[in-house]
Amino acid sequence: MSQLRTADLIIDVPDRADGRALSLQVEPGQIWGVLGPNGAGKTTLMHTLAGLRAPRSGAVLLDDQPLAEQKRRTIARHLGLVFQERQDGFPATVLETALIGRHPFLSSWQMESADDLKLAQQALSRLDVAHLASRLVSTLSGGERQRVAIATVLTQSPAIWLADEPTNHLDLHHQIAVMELLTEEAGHGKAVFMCLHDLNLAARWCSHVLLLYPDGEACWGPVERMLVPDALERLYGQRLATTELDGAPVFVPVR
Ligand SMILES: Nc1ncnc2c1ncn2[C@@H]1O[C@H](COP(=O)(O)OP(=O)(O)OP(=O)(O)O)[C@@H](O)[C@H]1O
Repeated sequence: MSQLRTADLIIDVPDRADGRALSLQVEPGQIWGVLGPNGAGKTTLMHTLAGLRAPRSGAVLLDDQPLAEQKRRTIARHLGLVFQERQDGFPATVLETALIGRHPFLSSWQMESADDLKLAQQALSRLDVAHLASRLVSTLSGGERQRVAIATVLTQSPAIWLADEPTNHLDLHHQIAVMELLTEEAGHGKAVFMCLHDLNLAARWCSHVLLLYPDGEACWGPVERMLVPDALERLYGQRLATTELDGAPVFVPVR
C-alpha cells in the first residue's frame, strides 16, 4: 500500500507568512480530516498534496519519492482526487466519466475491458447513481455530480484518497453513505485525507485530524487529542457546546 508524507511542507498561500511546516505521514488504514475556517488553506494544501501546485518549500513524498519527480500517470495510479472544480470540457455520460477512473491503468490507445466496465458499474451502484449511467453529467444535480465524482475515484481504486469536502452538496443520507464508504476503504488498507467543514463528521469518522489556522499555524494528531472544544473555538472563532453520543463528541455552535 502507498504512503503519503510531507517533509517540512509550507504551502504557498499568497500574502501569508510561512506558519508551521507540516511534517506528517498518512498511513494505510487512516482517515484524516483537515479542518479550518474559510481561507485557511485547506484546498491549497490538497492541491499541493496532489502535485497540482508547487509548495513554497519542503516536499510531498509518495512512497518516499518526491511527488515533483514522479510522472503524472504514476501518481494517478496511487492518488485519487475528489476536488471541487470539475471540467466539463466535452459532453460525457455518467458511465463514461466513471470509466475515466481506469485510464491511469490503460495504455494510450487501449480500450476499457469488461472488468473495467464492471468496476465502473459497481462503483455507480455503490454511490446510488447507476440509474443515471447514460445521462450527461452536465444535466445532473450538484449532489448527483458529487456522487459521480466519488464513484469515479472508487472505480480508480487508489491507495490514497485526497478529497476536498467530499460531502459537499450531499443530503444527510448520502453524507453518511460516503463516510461509510471511505471507512470501508480504510478498512481495506487505503488511506483517506479529506477536508471537512462538519466537525461532527470528523469526530465520528476520522482517525486523525489536522487543524489549519488562517495564519498558517497548524497542529495534527489522533482525533481524540485534536477535537477539544478550546482548540476548535479558537480555530473557528465560534463558541461551541459539546455533548457526547455513542462515544463520540458532538459539537453544536452557540450564540
Ligand atoms: N490564485 C490566488 N491568488 C490570490 N489568493 C489566492 C489564490 N488562491 C488562493 N488564494 C487565497 O489563499 C487562501 C487559501 O485559500 P484556500 O482555497 O486554500 O482556502 P480554504 O481553506 O480551502 O477555504 P474554504 O473553506 O473557503 O474552501 C485564501 O485566502 C484565498 O483567497
